[in-house]
Amino acid sequence: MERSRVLLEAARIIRERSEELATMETINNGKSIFEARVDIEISWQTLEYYAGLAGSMAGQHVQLPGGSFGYTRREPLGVCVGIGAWNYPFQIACWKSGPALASGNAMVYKPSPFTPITVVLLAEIFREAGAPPGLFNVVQGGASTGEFLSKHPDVAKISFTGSVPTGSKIMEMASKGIKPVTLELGGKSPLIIFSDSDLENAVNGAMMANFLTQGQVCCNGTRVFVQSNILQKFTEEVVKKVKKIKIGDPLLEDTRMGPLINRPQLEKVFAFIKGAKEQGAKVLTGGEPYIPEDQKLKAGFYMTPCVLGDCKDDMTCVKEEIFGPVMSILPFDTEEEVLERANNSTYGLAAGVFTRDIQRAHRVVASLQAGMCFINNYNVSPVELPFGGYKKSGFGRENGQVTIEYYSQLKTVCVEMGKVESVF
Ligand SMILES: NC(=O)c1ccc[n+]([C@@H]2O[C@H](COP(=O)([O-])OP(=O)(O)OC[C@H]3O[C@@H](n4cnc5c(N)ncnc54)[C@H](O)[C@@H]3O)[C@@H](O)[C@H]2O)c1
Repeated sequence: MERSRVLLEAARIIRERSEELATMETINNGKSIFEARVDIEISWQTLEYYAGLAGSMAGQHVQLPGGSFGYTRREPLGVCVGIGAWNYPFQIACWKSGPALASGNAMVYKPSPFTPITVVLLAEIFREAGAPPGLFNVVQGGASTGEFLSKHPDVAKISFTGSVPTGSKIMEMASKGIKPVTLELGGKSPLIIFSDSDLENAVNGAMMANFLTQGQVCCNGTRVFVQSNILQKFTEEVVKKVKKIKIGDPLLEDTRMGPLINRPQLEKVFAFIKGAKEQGAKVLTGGEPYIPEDQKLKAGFYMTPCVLGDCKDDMTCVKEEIFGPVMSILPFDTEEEVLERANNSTYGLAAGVFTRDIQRAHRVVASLQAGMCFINNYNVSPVELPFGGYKKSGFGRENGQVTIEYYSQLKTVCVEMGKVESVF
């Protein structure tokens, strides 16, 4: 209950300061203030949710023959390290610290060096909320700091959000100390639109699946499979909507797309689009540098959101994670065919299906190789639901009750009520 009170108070402070925190997150990352507000809301909800679970953690009591019994205790792991990506800086820190602190651990958190600011505010908020000094700590730095933390003998667990290559290195380092890891890695998720779906809803779903945070979202549904008989209509509607996305100063109320995180990321995205064209894809809209009229934004890393048509499964833009505002549209004919193609990826973070046929919806998600599946929506992540990947998208989960298991260990106590029956 004591942990719960601290988390609830931290959630209250975040709620009270949400406008200031959202503004800082926009400055930190470049996402629109509109989206940053949602991130902050999800963040305090996460702390409230785990505050609720903190007081209910308990073990089991098991009766054994002869009056003997056993019981289990759920114990903290110790010092947990959180290493975050730059796309959801404050929210990722809350997704990790909420369950870590609720379970009785301390946390050392390293944000991405591209977004160092807001997690420091979170640390201040935890202190103000009554967390003892040293319970939640922020260490700034890049790869070498992350390696130092991952190898440190006093660290009991590492929870990492980032790319597959870094995740693999962290797992290797953790293996030396036999430390558990949670890996929330990249994705190239499929979104399947059947011709019986509500078209407007499906178009909106595809927009939500591709263009939040300038397309820099791990679970984005960037391989949009559309049943052939609605391909033309769907594509026209999507392109119309994408052209209307308001790009510009992320601090303005009506902006829906700010700049990408940095120059190398922008160039990486352009290189993917160039490669896509060379491999035969057609740019249906966007994919160009965008220079806002506002003089002070001229050097910003802006681009117009892009839709690629005439895509084939073996194109690089369809196989690899772009991590920018680029949607690839792929036609399909049958359910069987699309399932095989959707699962033909080394990733397995998320997947979505739009259909009005309820049997088909559940049949399809049952066969999709992805940790987070959406039916008739995309990219909603309520804290009550576990989130995490299959295959190279990682393992372990964030959010939901199950995450407590990833931040604690189980002790079994066996109690003898009779005499020791020695065999010697
Ligand atoms: N599954 C998820 O929940 C989720 C969420 C957001 C982002 N992502 C993924 O993250 C990637 C983009 O983020 P990024 O560019 O920040 O990823 P990244 O792997 O480059 O960096 C992530 C973090 O790891 C640190 N780091 C880098 N090298 C390290 C090393 N050798 N040892 C320890 N730490 C190291 C970085 O400083 C940063 O804090 C994308 O692939 C995206 O899909 C996944």
